[in-house]
Amino acid sequence: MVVSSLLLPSFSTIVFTAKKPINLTTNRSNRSLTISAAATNNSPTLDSITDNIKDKARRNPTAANNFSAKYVPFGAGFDSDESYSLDEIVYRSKSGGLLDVHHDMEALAKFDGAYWRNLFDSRVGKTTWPYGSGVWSKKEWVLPEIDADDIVSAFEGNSNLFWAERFGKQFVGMNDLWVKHCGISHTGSFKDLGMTVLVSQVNRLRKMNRPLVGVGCASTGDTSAALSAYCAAAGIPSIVFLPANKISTAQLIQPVSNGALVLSIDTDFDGCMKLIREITSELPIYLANSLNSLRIEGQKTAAIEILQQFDWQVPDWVIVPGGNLGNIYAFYKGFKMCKDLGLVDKIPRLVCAQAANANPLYLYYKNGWKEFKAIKAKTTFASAIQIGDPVSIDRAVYALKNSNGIVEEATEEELMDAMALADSTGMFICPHTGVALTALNKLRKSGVIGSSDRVVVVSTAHGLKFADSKIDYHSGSISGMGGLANPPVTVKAEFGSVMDVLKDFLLSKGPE
Ligand SMILES: Cc1ncc(COP(=O)(O)O)c(C=O)c1O
Ligand SMILES: N[C@@H](CCOP(=O)(O)O)C(=O)O
Repeated sequence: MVVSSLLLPSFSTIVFTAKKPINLTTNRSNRSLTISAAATNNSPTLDSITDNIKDKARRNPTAANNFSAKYVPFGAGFDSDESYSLDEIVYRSKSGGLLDVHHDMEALAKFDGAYWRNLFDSRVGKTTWPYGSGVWSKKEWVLPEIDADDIVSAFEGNSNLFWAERFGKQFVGMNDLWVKHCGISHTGSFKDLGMTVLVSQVNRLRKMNRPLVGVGCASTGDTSAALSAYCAAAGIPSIVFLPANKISTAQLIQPVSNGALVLSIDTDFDGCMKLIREITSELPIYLANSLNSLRIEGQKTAAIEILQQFDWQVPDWVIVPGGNLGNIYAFYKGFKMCKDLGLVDKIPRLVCAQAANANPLYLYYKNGWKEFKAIKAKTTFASAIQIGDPVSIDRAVYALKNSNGIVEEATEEELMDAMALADSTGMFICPHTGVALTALNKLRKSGVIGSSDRVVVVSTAHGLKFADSKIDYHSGSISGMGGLANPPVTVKAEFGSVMDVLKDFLLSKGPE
């Protein structure tokens, strides 16, 4: 029997009870895959082994509720004359401005803060589909109407909130410093939080026969990794536009491995962003950058999670590195929803930290929000935020103005030294987190942040993605940098030589 793989029934309905070998031949090659019937003897049927977490969710649907959400122009309320269903393919308002996902807050407010706190707390640490995910544990506040079956999730979120005891005490004179490790995640950055939402919605739209052939993004390396992984998990084609030679090797290999169409384009991120916007308005490719406000809905759950991890106590400050500027607004939105729905009674002050080589928001803030000018971003070790014309500039300004926020910047030397210092206390952070730690250091020195304030620094990507820049730093190969370099010591394979090195080392450390 020859069955085209394209004609296979859906996974959950296949029953492997065949007594003879089954020959599966794809229509793309003549190679065939033979599954031996012997291997299936005495094995459970797929009917019984597909009793998986999704099947369980199907059998136990949650009670119907009246929660809903829609797109409105950014800054307009739920009753705005202009609004769009989340099932429409739309990224901009009629006037060309940004959109925002607006939830029916009245319906959500029928339940008090204690109800939401208990509900969210009850879902942490479980594998119940889809609530085991840190994002989908807040499903009612994210995409209330999506069917659990359409969700594409890697159980993202629930990331570690690390008490940075040694860094705090030793380097910034603080006892209550925390690092939210959003980069310890499925693809190594906070982008997973937004991408699970966006790709789930695409999955739903495709099932509704909306004309979407694939999903595309411009990227400095993290959005592309998340997009390609979630699309690959769902079997949806992905296309990523990357600025040639401007992202790390680890980031480049992620979409390559996940089977995305990877375009390496001779421009910078802003150039790639312009291209993908033009392309997605011409072709049936869904836009996955944070211009698409669905992404913000997932990313905002990191803010809710921070409150949850502090047992619903509100920190004084949250510091977020900023590039395309969707994430700073996502944090604001998460905190604001918790306040508006009575889970907490205030929101933290937000700080957005930029690399001095890519600082259009910082310049805008410094000129008193008078005039925004896009810039040509210069090369920075914080390569994922090398962005000069951020699409979410209006969202960022709104978030900062409404949280009594601050913008800071970090030079290349400052951000790399901050990263090395943090690593020397047991972390392994990315350069962008070095930008945020530099902002903290500056605000501590100026006394704006007090020694007993509770501060959360958002770490946005895994340090392993940026091993190249760490190697450059520690090998002393970056001119004018490397004050904290700790290169490996080459030593002969003999007792005396090893002893000499160790004696020097122990003497340099001295008794405590
Ligand atoms: C590692 C990392 N940190 C920070 C950012 C900044 O986030 P946003 O673009 O939402 O400002 C990005 C992407 O831009 C990133 O990839
Ligand atoms: N750092 C980002 C830049 C694009 O940001 P997005 O949030 O708008 O997708 C990346 O990794 O590509």
